[in-house]
Amino acid sequence: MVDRPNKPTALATTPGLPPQPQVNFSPDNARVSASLPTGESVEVLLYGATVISWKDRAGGEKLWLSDAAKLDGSKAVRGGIPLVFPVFGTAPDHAATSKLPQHGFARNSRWEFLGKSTSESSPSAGPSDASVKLDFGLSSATLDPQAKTLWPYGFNLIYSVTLTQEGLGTSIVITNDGTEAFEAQVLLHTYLRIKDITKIEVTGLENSEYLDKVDAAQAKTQSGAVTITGETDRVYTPAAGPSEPVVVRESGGGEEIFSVVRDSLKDVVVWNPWTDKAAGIGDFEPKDGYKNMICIEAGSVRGWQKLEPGEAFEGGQTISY
Ligand SMILES: O=P(O)(O)OC[C@H]1O[C@@H](O)[C@H](O)[C@@H](O)[C@@H]1O
Repeated sequence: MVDRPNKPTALATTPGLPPQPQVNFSPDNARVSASLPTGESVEVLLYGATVISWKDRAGGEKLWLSDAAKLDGSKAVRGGIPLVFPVFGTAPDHAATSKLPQHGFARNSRWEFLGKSTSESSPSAGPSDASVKLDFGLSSATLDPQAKTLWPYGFNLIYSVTLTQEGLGTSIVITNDGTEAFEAQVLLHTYLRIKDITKIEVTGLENSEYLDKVDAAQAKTQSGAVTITGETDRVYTPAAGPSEPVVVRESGGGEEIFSVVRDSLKDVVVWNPWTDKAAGIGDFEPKDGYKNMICIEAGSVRGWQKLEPGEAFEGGQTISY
């Protein structure tokens, strides 16, 4: 049954228990938000199941969202965490996905809220162990008919967004519940908010092979930390493997700002549009906003994940700070 609370969940005030996580729907049912008793919060738009806000306990926003982002379901959201499925970019040579728009249909589809699960504060541990998980679903049964004609496979997606005091987890289970095999790519297109792009570096990608999309998709090898000094659009397959964190940190091996640990997602896209590209993206505002964001996108986008009928693939990321 779809759990759609319009008011804070009841346990928030149960006598004898410390305050509990809360889950709320916006009055128009377009978004769901959750918060922990310690103050951390997350907000997800049902359109695209796009995480549009993630705040720490002091109310500090961790994600970059364009001032011109459309949040009314007319366009994929510019910022937050749009979900890319079943194709990364466009794939003119891959017949099954060649008709789909850039980055597929998941970020342009209205998802269903499937429910929440909370790990509640205990009287002994206080609020420190509280967490909340929100689940969203999209399937061939609920997909818009037009998208269905472009990609006519039987599928089921369950996307989970988990808020803890340590960070944010987003994970997806892709199931082939049709009668024909399909091939898909998936990517968590995360726009991380930073103070100054010229004062950060990304570690964890040393010695990794990458495709440089701003240099004719040439294959290159990363030497040292990644610094951003111009338009950057790279698809890394980290040599260290998914469980080794990719870290955004202060330049020169300084303090960690974000750490991204992946689960079964072998690739990482690093994207920053810099000046000219940002100027040409209509919904990218302010135009110098590229200084305050870096996309670290965990995914499986080089090659294809093939799923036979009945098979499932699960992948995700945990971002901590
Ligand atoms: O403008 P979009 O469709 O949201 O894509 C933004 C960027 O997304 C990145 O994942 C791609 O590597 C870039 O090539 C692309 O420009």
